[in-house]
Amino acid sequence: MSMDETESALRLVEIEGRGRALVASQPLKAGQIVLRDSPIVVYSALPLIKHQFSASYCDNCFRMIPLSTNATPCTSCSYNHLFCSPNCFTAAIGSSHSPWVCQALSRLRECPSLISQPLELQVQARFLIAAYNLAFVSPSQFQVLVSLQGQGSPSDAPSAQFLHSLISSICPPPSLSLSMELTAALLAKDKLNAFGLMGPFSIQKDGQRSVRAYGIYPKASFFNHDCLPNVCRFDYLDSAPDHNTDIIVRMIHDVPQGREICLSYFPVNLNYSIRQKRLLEDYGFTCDCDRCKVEANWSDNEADAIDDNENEEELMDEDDEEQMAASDTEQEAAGGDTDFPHAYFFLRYMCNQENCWGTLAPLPPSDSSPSKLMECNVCGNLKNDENY
Ligand SMILES: C[S@@+](CC[C@H](N)C(=O)[O-])C[C@H]1O[C@@H](n2cnc3c(N)ncnc32)[C@H](O)[C@@H]1O
Repeated sequence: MSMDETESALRLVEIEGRGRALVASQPLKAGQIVLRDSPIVVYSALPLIKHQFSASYCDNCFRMIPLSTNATPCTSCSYNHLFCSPNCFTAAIGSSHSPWVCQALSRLRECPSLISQPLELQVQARFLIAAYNLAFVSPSQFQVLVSLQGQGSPSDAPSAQFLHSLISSICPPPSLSLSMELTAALLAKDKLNAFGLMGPFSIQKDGQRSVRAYGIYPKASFFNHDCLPNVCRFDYLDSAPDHNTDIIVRMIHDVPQGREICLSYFPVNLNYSIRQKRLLEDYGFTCDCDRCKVEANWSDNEADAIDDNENEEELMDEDDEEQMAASDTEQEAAGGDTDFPHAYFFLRYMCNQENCWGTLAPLPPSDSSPSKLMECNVCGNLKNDENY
């Protein structure tokens, strides 16, 4: 298997017990961009009916639309989906906001049995509309979506059944024969592979960043999880001049050729039992990474002392030789505790901004010299790497 040429840093392989995985096809450097990926589908994370005072986002690219800006409303729906520019509206009509999407969302909004449901189910309905739409606006990308990991499971069957009956009866997609199995499989693929695209970080809101939209990325979907990852991903929803829904994956530290490249599926500060529970319930596997092997032997008190916070976000990977294998002095600075070999990782790569829990990766190296500036993938702060 191979990724295309632009992603020559990574190679797609099959690893027993882990499925498809991405490994370094050459030695990789801290800060190096190893993947830029564009979504095959992006959909809103908001309730179907907007709260009166909620901020406005473009219904195509999800940039914030400032109050002072003249947004472009959709001309064919009574709900007035908004777009940040006439160009974005034109692009959306041929893709994410096709006439069928426009009509289907309007019908779902008029459906009390859905509108009264929790946000999660309403967002799943939005995903299904976006996914079925993909089947006729881009059949090849729909096939890519179908090829991603995820099969329906009995615990998710009731919501799949509810949404399947609703959509089949009030807004059946044109030219696609719907089946309950397809609906359940699509929902499972969304659960395992969707990345949250976040609004800006705010200390005032206890560091919570609200998810503005979800995206499914065909290549980034091959990253497996590690509780101390070696890459983290960045998105620049409001600030990127174009392709603003792309994600960028950068190395946290150097790794040798052949090493598996892993993201963390949530913030690194979560404790062992919470991580294990989430990985089993949401992703269907038992994590036996090096960090979990160490923490499995801790008492509850030790685990709580390391992290008492359950915020959601994103982590990073470790590896014994490099980052853990910092100098003795660095290890001592991190506590010098052999029961806590990943202390160095937290000290160097976890953001120290209050309530942030983001992960730091250096900016891309220039002229092959490493950058001294570390960027947080949650709050966006830049800080000098004190190891220089
Ligand atoms: C986003 S996909 C990653 C790519 C996936 N391995 C594949 O074959 O397409 C997430 C799924 O990968 C598998 N996975 C991810 N990290 C893993 C790990 N550390 N150990 C075992 N399986 C893992 C789980 O099945 C999980 O639900």
